[in-house]
Amino acid sequence: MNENITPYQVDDATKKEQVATMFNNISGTYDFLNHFLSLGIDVLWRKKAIKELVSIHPRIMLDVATGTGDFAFEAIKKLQPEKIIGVDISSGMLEVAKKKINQRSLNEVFSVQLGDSEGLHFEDNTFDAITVAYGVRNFENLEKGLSDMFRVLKPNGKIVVLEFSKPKAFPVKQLYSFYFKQVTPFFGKLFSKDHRAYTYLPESVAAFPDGNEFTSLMEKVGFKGNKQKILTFGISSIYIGTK
Ligand SMILES: C[S@@+](CC[C@H](N)C(=O)[O-])C[C@H]1O[C@@H](n2cnc3c(N)ncnc32)[C@H](O)[C@@H]1O
Repeated sequence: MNENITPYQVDDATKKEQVATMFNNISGTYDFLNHFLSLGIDVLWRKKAIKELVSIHPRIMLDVATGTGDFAFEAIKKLQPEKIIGVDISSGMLEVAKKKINQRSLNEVFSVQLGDSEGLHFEDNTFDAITVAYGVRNFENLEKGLSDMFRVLKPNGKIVVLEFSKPKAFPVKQLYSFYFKQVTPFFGKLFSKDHRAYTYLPESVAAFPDGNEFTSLMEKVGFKGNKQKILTFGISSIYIGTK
């Protein structure tokens, strides 16, 4: 089960506490390792996912699990919303996001705050669009997280989730497995301050209910017209739904 896969496998802290600690530990090297380990493809995946929102011209947006803000920055560039709020449980990741917001003079448009996807501090029906990139896999309670995002989305609003998925076809499946289980943890350990973070990564992807399982969960909490779009042989997927 997804919620049983935790970064440090200790009993005295919840998955949420462990995930927040892990991202606090790796916040300084997160952006570098993201681009390095994905060979820069993560930038293209983010662009493709944000494009899904072009047709609805969202004005007020929420970026859940915003981390260092890269998904929100892409949304600002492509969609020019009036306002985008980023929430995350890791203060360390948000500190990096704040620096980037200042450097890009985007304080008027983009603000970040500590917040948990499973108990968002917003009124019902607040946002035109909600985005989450590589966040849902880390939620302690995935259904609760999806359901609270559904609550704060406006009727007819759209959610776009970008997440790793599991390639199924030979030889991508085998190559990916080797890269993700051997290469990623090696460089992760070398460059980040947390030796578990990049071992937890493949474990959490393996345990995550991707594909139809995920769209079924979206449907269960109320999202309509749910679709999966597969990226790069299924290494990542975009999930889209409306309220
Ligand atoms: C892999 S990072 C993704 C960051 C960013 N969205 C990106 O695309 O680079 C995952 C983020 O999810 C956050 N996170 C995990 N569980 C969360 C929750 N329940 N509520 C809010 N953020 C959460 C973590 O703190 C971390 O910053």
